[in-house]
Amino acid sequence: MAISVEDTINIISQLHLKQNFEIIPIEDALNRVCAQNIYATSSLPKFNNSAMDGYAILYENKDEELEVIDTVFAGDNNNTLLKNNCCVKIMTGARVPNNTTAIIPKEDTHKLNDKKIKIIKNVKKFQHIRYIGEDIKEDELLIKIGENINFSKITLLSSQGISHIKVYKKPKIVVFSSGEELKLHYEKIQDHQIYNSNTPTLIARAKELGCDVRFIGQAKDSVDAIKELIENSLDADMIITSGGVSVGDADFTKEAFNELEFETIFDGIIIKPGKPTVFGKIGDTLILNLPGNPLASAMIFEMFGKLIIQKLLGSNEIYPNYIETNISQDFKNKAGRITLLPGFFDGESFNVCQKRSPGMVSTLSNCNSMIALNENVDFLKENAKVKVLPINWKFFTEIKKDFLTNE
Ligand SMILES: Nc1nc2c(c(=O)[nH]1)N[C@H]1C(S)=C(S)[C@@H](COP(=O)(O)OP(=O)(O)OC[C@H]3O[C@@H](n4cnc5c(N)ncnc54)[C@H](O)[C@@H]3O)O[C@H]1N2
Ligand code: MOO
Repeated sequence: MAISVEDTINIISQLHLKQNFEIIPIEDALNRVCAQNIYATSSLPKFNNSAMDGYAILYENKDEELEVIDTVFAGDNNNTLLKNNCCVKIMTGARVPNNTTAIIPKEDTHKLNDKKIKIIKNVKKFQHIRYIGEDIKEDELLIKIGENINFSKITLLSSQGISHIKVYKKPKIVVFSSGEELKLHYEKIQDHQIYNSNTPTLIARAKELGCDVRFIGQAKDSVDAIKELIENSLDADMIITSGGVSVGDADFTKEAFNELEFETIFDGIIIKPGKPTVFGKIGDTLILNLPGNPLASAMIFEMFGKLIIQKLLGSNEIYPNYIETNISQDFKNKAGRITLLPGFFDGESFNVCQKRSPGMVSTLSNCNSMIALNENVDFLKENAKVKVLPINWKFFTEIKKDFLTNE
């Protein structure tokens, strides 16, 4: 029996999955999920240092003529201390003499002779000193188990001299479709046949999301042919199929799975499109049977398949997040089931895509997000509030926009 969207999300979020790990160099860790808590090995800055090229002084000497007694460069291991009415010439990043109470930028001084300077601007106590630990404190938690390693985590790791980390293994995913009418894009087709666009789509998306994806061809519409593909894939963490889940005479996918001790987790989701989605497992391999209709399969994958993958990746971010905005036009909806609507969020409002029948293939290439309307919504007035679920974000546009915040 079909279950609610709420139950679907709860079931997925509560899946207990075996999580294997490996230790890899940080250069290879981009887009992987961290499998250990990582703590700072040392404070940053490691020592008080100068934020400017200039002079280290004692604040109380700011109005005096100062004698330059030493020069310190970044990387010098210098222990000079400041004396009364003296200063030390210092470069950005260099360790400041221990008793320094202000740094004076070079341009705020006047050179009296080779050995003497005078400060010509106001000075604030402790200005331009970068203090030990103000960025990172030794032993501070830097990266938590379940966090994604992106470029900014690479910053943290490399700044700490951490060369290797423990990450979860990439989930192994197998994708195939069934349907006698389908041929793969590199095959010749006849007039009564169509190209299988779901398999390459799902392979691409699962790869984008950080999975190790295997292509094993395509099943003919016979129980035995589908069984062969399934049996060949039971070492994977998840098998994703599309098509053959409905009630048609040639829908053998369900039958094939059932002959292989398929345990149903749910059979149908009360949602539009994509109701005939089946989820289950054979042993430890999860099985997601998506509907054949291309848009339905892609949207269900975006809504729920992605959550399953977040779980398989070991991520601690497993719930959909949204951006609130307004709908750009009045919108009429057939109430009854939660409805997924693909569209385009242009940064100011959400525009529902007009071409969006479940069987279409072109829709998502013109979309960057979707909204989910509750089952009782039959009308949304222009400017009504909506919650946008991003599909794929690099948030750029073809039109140059003014992105500056004023006031
Ligand atoms: N009598 C009923 N008929 C249908 C129902 C229903 O409830 N009662 N549900 C409809 C809905 S909704 C959907 S969704 C589809 C689901 O059908 P299947 O998952 O069994 O998919 P197929 O019948 O195999 O194919 C549907 C459609 O999609 C095309 N397709 C399939 N696989 C691919 C692929 N890999 N790449 C591109 N296109 C694909 C296929 O040619 C069909 O046009 O059932 C409805 N019918
Ligand atoms: O629900 Mo079907 O999944 O509309 O195309």
